Amino acid sequence: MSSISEQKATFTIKNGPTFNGISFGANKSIAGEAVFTTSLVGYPESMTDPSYRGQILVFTQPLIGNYGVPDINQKDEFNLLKYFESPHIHVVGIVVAEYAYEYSHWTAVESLAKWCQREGVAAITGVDTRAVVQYLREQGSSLGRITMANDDAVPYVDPMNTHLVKQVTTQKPFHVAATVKDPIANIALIDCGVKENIIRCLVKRGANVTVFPFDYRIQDIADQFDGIFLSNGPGNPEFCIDTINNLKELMSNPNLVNIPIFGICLGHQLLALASGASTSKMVYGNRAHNIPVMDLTTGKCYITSQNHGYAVDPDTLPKDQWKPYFVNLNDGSNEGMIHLTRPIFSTQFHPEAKGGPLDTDIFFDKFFHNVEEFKLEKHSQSGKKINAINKLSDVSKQFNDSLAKERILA
Ligand SMILES: NC(=O)CC[C@H](N)C(=O)O
Repeated sequence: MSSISEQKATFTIKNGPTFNGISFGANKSIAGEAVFTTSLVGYPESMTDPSYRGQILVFTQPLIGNYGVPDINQKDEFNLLKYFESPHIHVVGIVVAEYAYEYSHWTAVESLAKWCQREGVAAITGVDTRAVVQYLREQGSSLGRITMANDDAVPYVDPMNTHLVKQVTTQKPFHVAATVKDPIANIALIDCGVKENIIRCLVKRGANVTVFPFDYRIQDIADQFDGIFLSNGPGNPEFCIDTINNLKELMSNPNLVNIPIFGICLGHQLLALASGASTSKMVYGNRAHNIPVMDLTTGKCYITSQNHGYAVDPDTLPKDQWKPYFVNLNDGSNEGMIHLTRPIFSTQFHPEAKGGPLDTDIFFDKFFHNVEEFKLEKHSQSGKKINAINKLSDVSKQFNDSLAKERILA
């Protein structure tokens, strides 16, 4: 259990109200973009999701911290972090109504307060988060800061003016190997700030995953792979101009027209920009674990996990090639796109969840269905035995063997 000294702090929204509270995290003033999530659980996952880089996260769930924080050193059978979405906290601060000073859970090894202090993340409790959300819903996502009583206020900063993906992408490629004897596919993943559970959703289906930095010229090596995955990530998608240009080249290469591509969240936005569509900032975004979306091709509805501040404008999708795939049933915003003839699709929501409902995990299966079809087609063209096309070429194997086995941080 944690014992902390009570230090007064304030949470202020730029050109807006100030809320008084008590600090329970790092003893330092911070500034960032204030956003809110209505998720009820999953603070360790959300806080380590690189998509939240530079943001001050306001939890509407009133009691936060009651199940503590698990052990960062615990890995799963794929060498992925068992309980976190990346090795460090990416939010700059958190705002809660009531911090639970007592925690209890079988996986907990420390308190939320200790974790925030260790990671240099500000945290404030005693804030009327209902009032904060009412304000942010009217004014839209706003700049904010948490100021410690014994520290100077820091200037407001807008993280959305920064190339945040550069800060969170792996610095060099790394490889996560499938644990099955005969891996079913080799997937190239473009890392714009990938969550561990996305990699897990790919390797647990039996695929080898090679993870590349966001600006890696994937078009030059795509023919070595059976599918391309575009990850989630922080900030304004328009900053990722290198990724967008690489995708443009990839999709216009006549030899790669059938390669399956799947993008999630920022990956969806980058695919849209590479296809000639546009994105824009939403008023306050969607951050929740219970957002209803409808599949426009089947009429089926799903409850989804989301965390984004930008959205694709579906009217700008080139209609001769793409159509909107899903729509948000709360606000009508775009939730995905699908190519009319190629095995390419993307979702604005997070099918890997963590936290959140698992309803849309099936879209990873859809991706692997596309991968399987692609391999069968390659097989029929090459005349090779089907299990021979699952094998990596010696060059690819050597390449993978030479890589690190986990992300390389900046
Ligand atoms: N989770 C994500 O990938 C977020 C995408 C993008 N940074 C946004 O806020 O819209």
